[in-house]
Amino acid sequence: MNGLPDTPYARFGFKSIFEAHIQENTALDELDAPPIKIVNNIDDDPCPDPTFVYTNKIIYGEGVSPPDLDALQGCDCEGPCDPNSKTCTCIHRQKQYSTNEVEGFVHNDKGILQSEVEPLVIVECNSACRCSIACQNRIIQRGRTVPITIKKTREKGWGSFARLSKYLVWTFVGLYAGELLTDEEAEERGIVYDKGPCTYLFDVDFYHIKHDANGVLVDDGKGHHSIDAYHYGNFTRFLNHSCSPNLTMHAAYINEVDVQKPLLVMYSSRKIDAGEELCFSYRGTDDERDTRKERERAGDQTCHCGSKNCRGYMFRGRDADEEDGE
Ligand SMILES: C[S@@+](CC[C@H](N)C(=O)[O-])C[C@H]1O[C@@H](n2cnc3c(N)ncnc32)[C@H](O)[C@@H]1O
Repeated sequence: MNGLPDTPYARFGFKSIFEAHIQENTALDELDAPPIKIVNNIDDDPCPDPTFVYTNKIIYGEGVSPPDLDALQGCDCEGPCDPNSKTCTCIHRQKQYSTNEVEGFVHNDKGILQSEVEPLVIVECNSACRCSIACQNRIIQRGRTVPITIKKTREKGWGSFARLSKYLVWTFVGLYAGELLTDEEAEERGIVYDKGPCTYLFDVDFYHIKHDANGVLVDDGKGHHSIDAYHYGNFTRFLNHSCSPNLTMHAAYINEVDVQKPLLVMYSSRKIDAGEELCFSYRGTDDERDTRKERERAGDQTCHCGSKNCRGYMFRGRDADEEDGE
């Protein structure tokens, strides 16, 4: 038994137990999801370090209040909401954030995004609405549907990969789950993580949070949050950076009325073939440099994304951006 003690991990194998842990913790919130598989063709690690709890949930950190469900406004639509409805309050809330390209809901009746605006703000029907889970405006909350393999890479640690089928463009892939932290707590944790090889901290830092509807900066630097997927998280914590990404991160509101606390949701930004690694840009897109990005680390980190237009680094500290005038 490889010299390992006679524990369930040794008897059944770390990999199977880790896969079972994932299945057990997600069975109720992604009913249509194919099981997550773990593969390592690189070295002897049976699975990623299992010292984190696999979950699709948001855990509210110290000083961060959970959603105020009493403040939620629900729609009164009978049956599934009609995207052409003139009275659905969820359509009105979505309209606040929509460009002219999107009428009604951002997902079409196949659950695919109707717009490539980046980053998008998505407002789904919530627990105060009368419509059922089958409503066209409840895609994210139905959970992952795409097959995922968590696989060891040669130069970037573990990564998440598309499995079996082709992914359509603009499809919901997953929610960046983890602990929702105050800015102060995230700063403290960031100092510790910067000393290690990896960080799982992401700033909740979108353009619509900092600007009003006319594009005027209204940010007072207070009340910002970060998501930390170090202790709690799902397969999205293994999404590596690419300079030619196939995923985009958008902001979504379901049972949350506080604009500072959207969910971070991952969508495909192009067609993705079976076996492709799923990646997004930690730097954000080129034309939204002042919006969200992975919490800046103390210095540059060499990028091994391998794409033709790789910039050579993943993210840089504020000083480097200022030097570039970015
Ligand atoms: C959010 S984690 C991604 C999952 C990580 N690979 C793991 O094994 O847990 C971010 C870390 O992954 C590594 N990473 C992600 N993208 C990379 C890239 N393009 N080149 C090199 N390392 C990368 C870096 O160590 C980075 O701090």
